Amino acid sequence: MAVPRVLILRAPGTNCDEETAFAFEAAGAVTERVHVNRLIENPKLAEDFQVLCLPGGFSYGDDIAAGRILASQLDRHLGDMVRQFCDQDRLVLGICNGFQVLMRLGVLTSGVRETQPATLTWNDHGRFEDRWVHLAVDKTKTPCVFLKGIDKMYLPIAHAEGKFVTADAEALKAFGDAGRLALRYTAADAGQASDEVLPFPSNPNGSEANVAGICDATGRLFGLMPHPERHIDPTHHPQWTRRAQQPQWGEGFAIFKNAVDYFGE
Ligand SMILES: NC(=O)CC[C@H](N)C(=O)O
Repeated sequence: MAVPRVLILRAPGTNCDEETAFAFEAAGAVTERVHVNRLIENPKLAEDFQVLCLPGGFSYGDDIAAGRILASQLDRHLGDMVRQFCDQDRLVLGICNGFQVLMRLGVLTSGVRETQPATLTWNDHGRFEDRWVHLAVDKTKTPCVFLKGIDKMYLPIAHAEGKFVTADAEALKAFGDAGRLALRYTAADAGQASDEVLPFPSNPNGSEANVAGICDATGRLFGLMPHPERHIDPTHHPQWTRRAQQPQWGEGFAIFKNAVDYFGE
């Protein structure tokens, strides 16, 4: 099986790059954490990689809006590199702040309309929310490579600007019809994605259609607000000491394994 090489992009304020590298390596990938300035000096560095991952954190201190400055850096200096990952048969994953960057870049929302159809904005309650949430995959129709075979997950969130909003109902429907609203917040153990907005705390930020993560039309580009790299070991689970038996992996692991397996198919 081909072993994919994962470029984990760092910027000032990134704080989840080591955990994300650990998760990909546990799943069988080779990783390198590369600072955005190194790539700007030499964009050819990216040619060796099959997966681009933007990890979580507070890139550039969330100034202007979370992910805005790193997205501008990528757009202004590394547009060709981003396009290569998006257009070729490679994968792109954005986790939390990385998801925010991908949304600002517009790569996850392309194909819906000319003007920006969706964004991530401040949580409804206006505060940083740091806790575990229940999630369900919109299984019937999503093309998302990263969510293959996953029904539901229990993962931590830690964000202030995670509310998914669309320009209008038509845009929301276009994403939904294509299965691009791939990952949703649910009530405890509901196990099923629902479009009807759930109240807090099931939906932690007020996202339309309870959206926690979306993918592009091909399913190769995916962004999510929860942190799968923070649930790799079963002992990451808040109740692990009360379980009679431990599973082999935490519930976020399958996302990284799916990315690695994609290159073995
Ligand atoms: N954990 C993260 O990546 C946080 C993202 C961003 N800094 C926010 O608060 O919304």
